Amino acid sequence: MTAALELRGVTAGYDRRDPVLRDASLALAEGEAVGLLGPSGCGKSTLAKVAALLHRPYAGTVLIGGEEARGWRHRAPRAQRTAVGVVFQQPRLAADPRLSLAALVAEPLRATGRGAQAAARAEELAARVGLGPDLLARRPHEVSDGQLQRACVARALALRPRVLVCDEMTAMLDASTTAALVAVVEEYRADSGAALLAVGHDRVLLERWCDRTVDYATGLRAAPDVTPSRPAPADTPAG
Ligand SMILES: Nc1ncnc2c1ncn2[C@@H]1O[C@H](COP(=O)(O)OP(=O)(O)OP(=O)(O)O)[C@@H](O)[C@H]1O
Repeated sequence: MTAALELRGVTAGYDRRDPVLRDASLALAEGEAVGLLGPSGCGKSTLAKVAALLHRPYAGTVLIGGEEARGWRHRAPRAQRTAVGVVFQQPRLAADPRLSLAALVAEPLRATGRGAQAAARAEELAARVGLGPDLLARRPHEVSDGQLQRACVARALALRPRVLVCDEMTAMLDASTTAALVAVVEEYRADSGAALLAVGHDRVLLERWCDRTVDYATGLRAAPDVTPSRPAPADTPAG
C-alpha cells in the first residue's frame, strides 16, 4: 500500500560532517496517526521539517503519497508543498506579526490563487478552531499564545493537506486548549482521511492521541521491505 508520507534513509542536519538525523526511515499509512517521541534536542523538529519539505536532507528520500519529493521549501512543487500541512511549537515565530488572524488563516489560500474564496473559507476554518470574528480582526500581539496557535492550526488546514505534521503543537498550551486543538485535528482527520505525524515528548498525550508511537532513538529504522536509500547528489547545498 502507498504510504501517505515516507522517509527513507534520511540523513539531515546543519553540518554535513555531523548530521542530526542518520539514515532515518519512517512511513505513515493513509489516515494513520503516528506520534514521534524523543527527548529535547534529539532531532524531532529536524525530522518534522524534512517531512514538511522545509529542510533538505543530505541523503535519502521523502515520498508524499508515494511520489518522491522534487524540491524543498519554495522550490517544492506546489502540489507536494500543499499536501503537507505543518503546525510548529511556537506560534509567534510562525506568524507574520503584521497580519490579522483572518489574513494569517487565509494566507495559504491567497498564495495559491484561491483569493476569491479566502475570506469565507478563513471564517469557516476559524469557527472550526473556536475563533470568533472579534479575535480574527486582531493581530498576533493582541491575542494569547493559545488563540494564536488556534489560528496557526486553521492555517495548516486551509489547503486540506493529506498529511498534517504537528511539531510540539501543544507544548506551550494549557490542558483545555490542548484538548480543544487535538479535537480539531482529529475532526479534520476523520473528515478528510489525512495522516498525522505528531512530534513531542509528552508520551501520555501522544499515546492517547495516536494510533502508534515511535521512539526517536530506536524506531526510525527501515521496514524490511523498504528499498535502500540512494545518496543525494554531493554538490547540492543543504538547507
Ligand atoms: N537551524 C539550526 N542550526 C544549527 N543547529 C540546529 C538548528 N536547529 C536545530 N539545531 C540543532 O540540531 C539538534 C536537533 O534539534 P531539533 O530542534 O531537531 O531537536 P528536537 O528534538 O526537536 O528538540 P526539542 O524537543 O527541544 O524541540 C540540536 O542539537 C539543535 O541544537
